[in-house]
Amino acid sequence: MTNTEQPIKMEKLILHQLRMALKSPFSTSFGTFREKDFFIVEIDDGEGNQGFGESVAFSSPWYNEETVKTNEHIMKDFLIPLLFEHDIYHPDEVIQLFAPIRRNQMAKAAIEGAVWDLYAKQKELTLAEALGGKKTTIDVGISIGIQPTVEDLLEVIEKHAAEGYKRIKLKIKPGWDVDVIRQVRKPFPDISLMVDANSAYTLKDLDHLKQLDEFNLMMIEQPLAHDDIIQHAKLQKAIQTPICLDESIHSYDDARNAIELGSCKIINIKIGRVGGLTESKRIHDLCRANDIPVWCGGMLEAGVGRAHNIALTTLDHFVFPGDTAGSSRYWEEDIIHPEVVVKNGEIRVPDKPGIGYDINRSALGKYTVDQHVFYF
Ligand SMILES: O=C(O)CCC(=O)C1=CC=C[C@@H](O)[C@@H]1C(=O)O
Ligand SMILES: [Mg+2]
Repeated sequence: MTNTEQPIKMEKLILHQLRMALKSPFSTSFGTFREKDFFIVEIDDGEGNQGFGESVAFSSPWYNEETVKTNEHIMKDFLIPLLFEHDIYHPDEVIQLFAPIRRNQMAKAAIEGAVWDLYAKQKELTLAEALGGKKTTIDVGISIGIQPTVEDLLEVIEKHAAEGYKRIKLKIKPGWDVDVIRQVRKPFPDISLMVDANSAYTLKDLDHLKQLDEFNLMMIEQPLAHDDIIQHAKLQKAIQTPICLDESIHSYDDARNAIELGSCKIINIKIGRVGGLTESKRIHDLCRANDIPVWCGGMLEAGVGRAHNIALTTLDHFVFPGDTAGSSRYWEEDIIHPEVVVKNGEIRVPDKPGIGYDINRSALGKYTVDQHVFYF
């Protein structure tokens, strides 16, 4: 940093708490969600620029230990005061500033994302350019939840394959796995197919999971415990299908350890899970150096989080389609304009500064259930 550089100007931070109804219910081991509560972080520099970030924490701690309420506490009582007390010259400094606060990656990522967006806008760069991404379009896939019947599942796959999504991701769990995938492969022998187990299995299921090797799957995502890399290394040695880690990878160090142990052959990078864009980029670079392909996972984001995912996916080693489907798959009306649109399985990367999408202020207002304003 040259001493003539000025710190990133920040005047006001607004925590917008939103509740948006999901177009289709999202079923997980914790139950079925029909709406999403989350925070949008807005940082205004007082000179006409606003940067936006989105927290991806759910309202219950089923995916990881964070929730909307823990996010509110950690952002208000620790992270925002830290940000106010220090000059930041580049967004890469934010994760270092937040290091004394243990974990709480999604809370950190929401604020760091707003700083990255504001910085890019102040520099008149797209967020993709600010991150070093070069792609002008990105390939995307779609994640399909567990359906009531196999017939329903086949219909949903047919619909989305016809829309041109470059990869289909199916959820599996004991009792809904090998037989279901066998029935899917009959009418769809050649589609790019992967499964996400969300930690539903243990090593005792090794022989059962080996049966998935017959289906030419791109990967099995997170078959074992959400915080494990040792058992995954044993499983990866025993099966052909590449294991992709999601929940197990909370940081660059987790990724380095998983690679060294051979716990996976692919990593799903989620900005919120790893603490922000800077850490996501570090993990991307580590995986590229070790020939471990990466892709960008989804957390049912609204448009701000979706825009951040698009910008990150422009980095060259994001070689597999991610879970960044279009806005209309999730929301009646998104909080950005234009909405994210997928055409033939591709998204055109916006060329406006920052996240590249405008905030739809009337939609933001419509979904806002609470708001907190902080002045630097
Ligand atoms: O955002 C999307 O469309 C993908 C959502 C999705 O597949 C997931 C979100 C959160 C937890 C999981 O259920 C799953 C995942 O692990 O990737
Ligand atoms: Mg996953």
